[in-house]
Amino acid sequence: MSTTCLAAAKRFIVKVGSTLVTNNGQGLDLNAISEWARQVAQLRQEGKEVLLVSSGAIAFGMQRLGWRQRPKAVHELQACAAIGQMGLVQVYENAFVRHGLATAQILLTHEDLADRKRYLNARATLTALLALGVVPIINENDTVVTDEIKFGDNDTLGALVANLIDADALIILTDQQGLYTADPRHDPNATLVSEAHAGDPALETMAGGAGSGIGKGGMITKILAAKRAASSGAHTAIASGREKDVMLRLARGEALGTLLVSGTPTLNARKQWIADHLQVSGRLILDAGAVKALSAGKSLLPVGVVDVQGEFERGALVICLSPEGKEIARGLINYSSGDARRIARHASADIEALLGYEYEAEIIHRDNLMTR
Ligand SMILES: Nc1ncnc2c1ncn2[C@@H]1O[C@H](COP(=O)(O)OP(=O)(O)O)[C@@H](O)[C@H]1O
Ligand SMILES: N[C@@H](CCC(=O)OP(=O)(O)O)C(=O)O
Repeated sequence: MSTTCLAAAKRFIVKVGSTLVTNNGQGLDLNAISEWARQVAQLRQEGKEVLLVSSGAIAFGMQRLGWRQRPKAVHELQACAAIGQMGLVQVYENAFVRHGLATAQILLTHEDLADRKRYLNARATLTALLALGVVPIINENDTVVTDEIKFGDNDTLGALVANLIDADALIILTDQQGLYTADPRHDPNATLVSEAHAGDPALETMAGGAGSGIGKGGMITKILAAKRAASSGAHTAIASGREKDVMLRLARGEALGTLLVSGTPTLNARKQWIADHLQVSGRLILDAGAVKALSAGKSLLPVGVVDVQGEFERGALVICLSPEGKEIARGLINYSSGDARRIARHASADIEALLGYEYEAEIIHRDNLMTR
C-alpha cells in the first residue's frame, strides 16, 4: 500500500517544523529552505501542487531579538512571531524566485477555518494561487490567536488546510526520521513505525508530550493531524526534513519515515466541513423526482423544491426533506429563503425572469450537498 498511495497524490501540503526551519534554533536554515524550494519546484514540474505550512516565526523572532529562552508571556510570543515572520517569508520568496516561482504569504487561524465565509474565502484564495502556479507559504496568524501560540500547533493547521483544499497528502517534515514506538530522545530502544492507519489509538500512546523545546507540538499533534487529514481522505507521511530529496522520494511512493494511511473513503472536504460546523437554518421539501436526482448524486434544481421553510441568507445550510419528511441531504443553498420561495417549482431557465438575476442554475450545487 505504502508505495502506491503517495505516488498517486497530486496535491500536497508540506509542513515544516520550527526545529528544522531554524536548524535547532540557530537562525533560519537557508540551505534547508533552498533545498525544499528546489524539491517543490521539481514537484511542480512533475504536475503536482504543493502548499507549504512553515513554522519558525517565533524561533526566528527570538533570534532577531537576541532572546535565548522562548518567552512565556503571550504578547511577547506574538511580538516575536510578527518579527520572525518577516524574515521567514523573505527567505522563502528568495529561495523560490531562483526557480522562477512566486510565493504568497497566507496567515490563518483555526477560527478562520471554522467560519463559513472565511473558510470559503480561504479556499477560493488558495485555489486561485495554485491555479496561478504560486506556492502558498502558510503560517498561523499568531498576532490574533492565543491558544495555538501556547501549544504550537502548525501540525493541526497543516491538516486543516489539507481538509480545506482536498489535498491528497500531508507531509510533515520534522527533526526525527518519523514516528517511533516511543520518544527516541528518551528511549534508545524505540523503533521506527513505517506504516499504520491514521487514527489508530495505539499511535497516541507512542507520542511523548513536549517536543524539542524549539518546536512545541511534539509527535502527538502530528498523529492527531494525520487523523484529521484522513477525515478528508489525505494520507500523512512523517519524515525527516534533512533526508536527501525527501519530498521527491515520498511523492514517488518511496517508503520513507512513517506513513499514516487514511482508511476513510475520500469525503469532499467542504462536505466534511458542512457536516461538522454549520447550524441548520432552513428546510426544503422536495418532490419525488428531486429525491431521486439527489440519491443519484445530482444537484438540486429549483423545479424539484415544493416548499421552503425558515428564513435564511444565500450560503446558509438547509436540510432537504422527502415528501414524507425524511432527511435526504443537507447543503449550502445558493439563494436566500425569499428568493428560494420565488423560484421553487420553476425551471432554472426562469430564474432570471423571476428574480432579475441568477446566481446559479442549481438551488444547491452537488459540490455543496451532503446526501444522507
Ligand atoms: N514517538 C515519538 N517518535 C518520534 N519523536 C517523538 C516521539 N514522541 C515525542 N517525540 C518528539 O517530538 C519531536 C518533534 O516534535 P517538535 O519538536 O514539535 O518538532 P517540529 O518543530 O518539527 O514540529 C522530536 O524531536 C521528539 O523528541
Ligand atoms: N506559528 C508558530 C509555529 C508554532 C510551532 O512551534 O510549531 P512547530 O514547530 O511546528 O511545532 C511559528 O511560526 O513560530
